[in-house]
Amino acid sequence: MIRRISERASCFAKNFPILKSSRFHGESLDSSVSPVLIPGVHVFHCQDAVGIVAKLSDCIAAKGGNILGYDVFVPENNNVFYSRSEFIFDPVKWPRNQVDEDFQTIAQRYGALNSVVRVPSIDPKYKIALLLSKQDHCLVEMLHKWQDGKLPVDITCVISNHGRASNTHVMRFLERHGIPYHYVSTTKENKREDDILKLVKDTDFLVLARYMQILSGNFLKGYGKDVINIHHGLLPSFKGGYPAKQAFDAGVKLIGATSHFVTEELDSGPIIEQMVESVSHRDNLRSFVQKSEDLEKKCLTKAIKSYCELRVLPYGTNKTVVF
Ligand SMILES: Nc1nc2c(c(=O)[nH]1)N[C@@H](CN(C=O)c1ccc(C(=O)N[C@@H](CCC(=O)O)C(=O)O)cc1)CN2
Repeated sequence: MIRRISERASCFAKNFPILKSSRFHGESLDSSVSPVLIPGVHVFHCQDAVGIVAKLSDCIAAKGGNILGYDVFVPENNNVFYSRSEFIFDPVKWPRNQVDEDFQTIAQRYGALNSVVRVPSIDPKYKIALLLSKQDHCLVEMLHKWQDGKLPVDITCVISNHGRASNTHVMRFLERHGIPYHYVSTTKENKREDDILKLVKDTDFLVLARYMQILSGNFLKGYGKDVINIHHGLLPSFKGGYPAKQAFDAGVKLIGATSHFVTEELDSGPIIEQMVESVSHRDNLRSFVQKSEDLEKKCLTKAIKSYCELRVLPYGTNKTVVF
């Protein structure tokens, strides 16, 4: 589905400051008039070799594209190459499917482990489902950022193992925006994972916004796509439940929140984003919890935005590259 290029691209430019200065003309796609230049992103991961950057940048330049930003990471003592480029191009000169084909040719030449292109003004937004339990401060933050256009996703549904009264702010917001809320009650014996899998089968990734049920390996395998969690603690410290209390009891001077990919082992997946704040002897458990909650909702939305902007790449067995 191609929505108005000017509308979608200006939204994209808002989320990509580097593109604000791009020469963007909001007229029609007719190239006899001034060409419409739209933003694209490409990420690449392969074994390191000489000349990769030249090949990738030439691929863009050869079709009249203009690179506005380019990040490269080649770790020491590890023969791998990561890059992320932001560019603008004329989709009349360089049709969307040809962009994929041209980068795929280079990916095949280098045996790339990852090569993904995203053109937000053309490609469908990522479809996500949000899972939460009782607390909804993370959900509320995500809904507000989404409403402000700062989270380029389509929220297909919200799933919770807790019911919510229909006259609450969250429920009225969801109803106003046509986002279904599914109350899927769970017990220790029955986590209702098959029901959840049915509800999320058409999503691109899942977000656990304070979902207090541990997902089984079968669920993660059955879903087969990324699941992103927010932990209101500074992992790897204080895994599991009540991390703010764990931190308070430990007398820490820094508290934090961690957004990470969900793996079968609890709170042990590759970390995407962390945020911290100082605490002192003047703090009590209530202020620890409040500060943690403020951090976690910001940490989660930043992690989701980075993920949607193709800034997050798997690195090694349990790390990430975040451009
Ligand atoms: N497979 C995974 N599932 C989940 C992860 C994960 O990393 N891997 N993260 C959690 C979220 N979480 C911390 O961020 C967390 C969730 C649940 C618990 C916990 O002890 N749950 C109890 C039940 C608590 C309740 O019902 O209120 C339990 O399952 O026995 C600790 C940490 C989401 N899932």
